[in-house]
Amino acid sequence: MSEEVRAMPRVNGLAAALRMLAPRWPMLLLATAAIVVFTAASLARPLAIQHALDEGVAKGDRAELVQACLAFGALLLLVYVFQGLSTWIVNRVGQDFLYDLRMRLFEHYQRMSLAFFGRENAGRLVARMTSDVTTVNDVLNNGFLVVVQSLLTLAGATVILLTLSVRLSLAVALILPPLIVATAIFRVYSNRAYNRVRERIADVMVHMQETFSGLRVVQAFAREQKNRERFGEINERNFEANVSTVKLSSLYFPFVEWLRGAAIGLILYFGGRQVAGDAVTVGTVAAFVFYLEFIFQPIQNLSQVFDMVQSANAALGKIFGVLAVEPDVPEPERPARVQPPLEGRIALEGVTFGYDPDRPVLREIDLVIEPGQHVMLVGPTGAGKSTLAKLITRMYDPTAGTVRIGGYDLRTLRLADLRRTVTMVPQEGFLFTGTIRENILFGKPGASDAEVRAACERLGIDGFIRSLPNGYETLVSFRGSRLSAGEKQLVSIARAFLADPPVLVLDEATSSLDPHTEEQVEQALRTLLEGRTSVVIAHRLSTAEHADRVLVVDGGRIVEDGRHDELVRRGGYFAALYRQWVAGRAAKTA
Ligand SMILES: Nc1ncnc2c1ncn2[C@@H]1O[C@H](COP(=O)(O)OP(=O)(O)OP(=O)(O)O)[C@@H](O)[C@H]1O
Repeated sequence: MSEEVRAMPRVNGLAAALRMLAPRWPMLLLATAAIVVFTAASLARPLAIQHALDEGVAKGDRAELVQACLAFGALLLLVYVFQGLSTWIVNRVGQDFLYDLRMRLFEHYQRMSLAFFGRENAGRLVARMTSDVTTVNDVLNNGFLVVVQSLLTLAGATVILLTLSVRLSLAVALILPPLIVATAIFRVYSNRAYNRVRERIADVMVHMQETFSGLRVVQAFAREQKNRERFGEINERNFEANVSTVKLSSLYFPFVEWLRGAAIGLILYFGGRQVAGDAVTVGTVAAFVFYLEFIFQPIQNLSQVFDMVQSANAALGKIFGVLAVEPDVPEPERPARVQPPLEGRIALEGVTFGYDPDRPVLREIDLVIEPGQHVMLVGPTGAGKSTLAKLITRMYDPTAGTVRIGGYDLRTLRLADLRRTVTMVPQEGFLFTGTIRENILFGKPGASDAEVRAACERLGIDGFIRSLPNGYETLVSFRGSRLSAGEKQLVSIARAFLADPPVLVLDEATSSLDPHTEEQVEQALRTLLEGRTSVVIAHRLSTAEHADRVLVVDGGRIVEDGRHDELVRRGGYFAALYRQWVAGRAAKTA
């Protein structure tokens, strides 16, 4: 199967979440007990009203009235305290769960290989952390509480109503079928409508983002009008999706209100007749009116939670699906016992590799690079140079064959041991938000300030760093946007130098620098490479002259291998490339 279409594993999200929540059962039990107390207190309130009306008001007994009012006040207090307590516990458990989930996702992402990030859309991976977690958050905050409370309320209210008056209860039961049917229909349609709204909003965002990032092209080709028309269509679909939800709401909610009114009418009519016949009291009729709320609200709440649980189940399925993806470059089960750093000898034995295993990018490569050797990789674009570098740094494992460093198959080395031995310096000096010193320390977190300074002095970049506004403490924002490309390279060279690995793999920068910075970068690179095995993906041939060995990669094979001058004499691909480069250089200086 090709890498791009590999699907995420399917996981039952709710079951996985329940397994994660299982150790927190004592807290959830406590929350359930609190919900039982406040729901019972809540259900008892209309009984206090009934008592106040029948025993206090109707009989003119002040003491009974005061007693009933005090009881009512006590019930209110109970509801207040225990509702607060249960809300706090449930939310606390929910937030703990979400915290763990985010940490697990983040740690998992960090363990994943480049292959994973190559085939997965970054936006989707971030969505697992953000919108999916938020969906789960909603259900955790409200779902559990609402389900337990609604079920208890419905059951409690039914028992109380039947005890108070079976005949009046039957009158209330008349409105249940239309309420349940209307709610079920509303949920089905509103679910669809809200899904459409979410999709349409996503379309609006995608179009806006595309327009903003491509604004220069839009303006250069004067496509504003056309673009506006396209946005107009997308916006209209968004509008229609929203309007359809409004239509549904304007049908459903007034209907429920009408049903509520009809139910009160029925209670008054049948209740009133029974009061006249002395079968029930005025207080009972009033209590029935109050209890209506205890029937209507839970039915509506439960239907809403049912939707939320469904969405959360889908979100959890996606989250646990990502978590179930095994890393492509796993840690070895029984790692080789080594003392890093290893000897800088690289050996590839019959290495074949394809991002899609059916379409090899590198074919049967045999290669030995001796410790301390400086090797340059050259070749046409798409030849497989970067891929070769990625296999040496174990960003990917070969489809067939073995890559060794210091005699060890990379798959048998603990990743931490391997990273102490091989460091990759990418094309673009990547800086994290923080100070220059922190960015350099990334190479060796425990290093002292003096070590950092000494490393920069050796590389000849101490002067440049001290000339920055705050020297080593100068803040750089994400990706080092305040520094030039060359300056970022200097910082990333210092980072690699401090890490001090025996093997360096370097993707030479393609961006052209001003002559002074270029000289500084070249000087720093020479110092960095000294005494280490190095594999440099060359984009400029000026550095090739300093290499011990040049490898020409073409069509996934090494087609030329030798010293710079040998290859020039041999008259193959490299010689032609070199002649072209010399002629270009001569033309520039002429
Ligand atoms: N992540 C990836 N997924 C699928 N195919 C890839 C991936 N990266 C590279 N390729 C393909 O592998 C082949 C070799 O690419 P590679 O980047 O190794 O070439 P290169 O010699 O380094 O080229 P360049 O000089 O342009 O960087 C190309 O055909 C490329 O399209």
